[in-house]
Amino acid sequence: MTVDAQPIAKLSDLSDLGFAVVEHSELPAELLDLVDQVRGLVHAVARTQADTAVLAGAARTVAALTEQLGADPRPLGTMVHRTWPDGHTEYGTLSNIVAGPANPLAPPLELVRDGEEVRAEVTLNGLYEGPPGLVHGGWVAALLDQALGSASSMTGRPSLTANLDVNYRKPTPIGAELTVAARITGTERRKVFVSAEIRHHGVVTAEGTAVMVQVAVSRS
Ligand SMILES: CCCCC/C=C\C/C=C\C/C=C\C/C=C\CCCC(=O)SCCNC(=O)CCNC(=O)[C@H](O)C(C)(C)COP(=O)(O)OP(=O)(O)OC[C@H]1O[C@@H](n2cnc3c(N)ncnc32)[C@H](O)[C@@H]1OP(=O)(O)O
Repeated sequence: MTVDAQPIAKLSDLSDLGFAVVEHSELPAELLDLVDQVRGLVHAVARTQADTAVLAGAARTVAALTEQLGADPRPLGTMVHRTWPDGHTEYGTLSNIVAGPANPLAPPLELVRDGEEVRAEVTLNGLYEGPPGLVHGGWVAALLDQALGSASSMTGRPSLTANLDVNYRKPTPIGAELTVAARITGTERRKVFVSAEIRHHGVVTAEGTAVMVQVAVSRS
């Protein structure tokens, strides 16, 4: 492992760079509850066998809610800034598809630092199904990518995935607790090398490595 001087500045205040930023602690509990309820709704829709009258009524109700909730949207690219109990802070995208706290399509994934690693426990419901009873391979890669990106952000500098390599070792089950963990394995100039795996009952179902490249942040 080599560690060279980094030309990319550490992330400071993204609002100074023109990003819309919301504090995680200021997200209303009602929003987080709504996100969770909509997650349940989407799962129910994907599996419903209700009769046509119920389906038609539900569609009208949802259309009315969509109009109400869509009236004053936050700008695309809104960031959420979070301060963890150990004092470290991080930015993420509020509607990130894999871990955004305001995105009902994201599984309830909270990657927390644990020493030199980031780690999360997550159970994916049937919305993430690929083969019967198994997590879709694209979502396995997405979970790994998110964890790898989160590990890379421990440098304090923003980075993007340049290369992602995934090995699917065992089927990853739906409806079962999974552990996702990632860490930095090396840095070289702007490159951050990271590795991650998903475990079920301690058995690795998938593992990934990535080259993340640190980038200068600007809002254009
Ligand atoms: C730009 C806006 C950024 C905004 C970020 C703002 C805030 C961030 C805050 C919070 C985010 C926190 C967490 C996010 C968590 C998870 C997100 C999941 C991750 C993603 O979802 S992310 C989206 C998918 N991702 C992309 O959308 C990237 C598209 N792509 C590019 O934007 C460029 O391609 C880039 C930037 C990657 C490189 O471009 P570049 O011009 O900056 O760098 P350049 O080419 O000079 O390479 C420099 C060194 O990297 C080596 N290198 C380059 N490419 C390589 C490859 N493929 N494999 C191996 N090594 C590679 C070279 O060989 C050289 O190495 P060497 O130093 O040895 O010469």
